[in-house]
Amino acid sequence: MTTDKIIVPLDVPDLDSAIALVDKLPQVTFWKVGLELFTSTGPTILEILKSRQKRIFLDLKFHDIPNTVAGACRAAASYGVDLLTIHATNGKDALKAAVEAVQIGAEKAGTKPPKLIAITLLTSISTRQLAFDLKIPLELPEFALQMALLAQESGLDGAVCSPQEVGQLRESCGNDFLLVCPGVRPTWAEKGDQKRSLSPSQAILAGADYLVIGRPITAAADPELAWNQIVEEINTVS
Ligand SMILES: O=c1ccn([C@@H]2O[C@H](COP(=O)(O)O)[C@@H](O)[C@H]2O)c(=O)[nH]1
Repeated sequence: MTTDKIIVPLDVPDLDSAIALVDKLPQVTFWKVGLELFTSTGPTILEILKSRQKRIFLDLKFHDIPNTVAGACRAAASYGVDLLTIHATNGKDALKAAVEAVQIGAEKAGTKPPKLIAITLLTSISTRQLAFDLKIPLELPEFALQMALLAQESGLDGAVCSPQEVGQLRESCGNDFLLVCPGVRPTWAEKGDQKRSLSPSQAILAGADYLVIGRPITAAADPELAWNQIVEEINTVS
């Protein structure tokens, strides 16, 4: 179903605002909990979402040495979430340790392990910033592709990439590799800090499994209308 492909981030500062947003958009089945909300409120929001039968993307983007990343992944896997993120630039040792840790954490807690997916390159980074600020000599989509392949070789379930690279990643990584795209912008929405965006229909056509769409919906004057417009757009191509 189209609506299951859209993940909406709960990028709000506190629990009350999060619950208000979930109440305002009952048609959303998949919510993302990220750094802001999790840092301010901890795992309570995860229990609330689960009690409402929502799917959960816990987007904590772990980035650390293998031992620390493994510990964080073990803990995160115990929450019974559906998706969990880690940066591909952690390197192969940490990625492999994370893969093992989510299995251990989930098994110990008696839950299903989350799909572990790797951030390839944040969608707020432009090609210019990649070269001049980060001093990375590879161009896009090559850098994102190499990060996705590293994640795949390390045993991860998928990757987070911009919709501008998802076509190349799909071609190289195959259909079983989960590709999740933030940085998606309907033509009527502002881009904000997103630098490598495409529209929802373009992202789906290029091969994305899931679209993460936040402010175009959550900051809209009428979030329900914005949601309906996006669903309608995706329905024209799927
Ligand atoms: O490369 C990335 C990885 C994660 N994100 C997250 O997705 C949402 C996007 O929100 P919008 O309001 O639609 O811009 C946000 O929670 C980010 O933390 C990303 O944008 N890019």
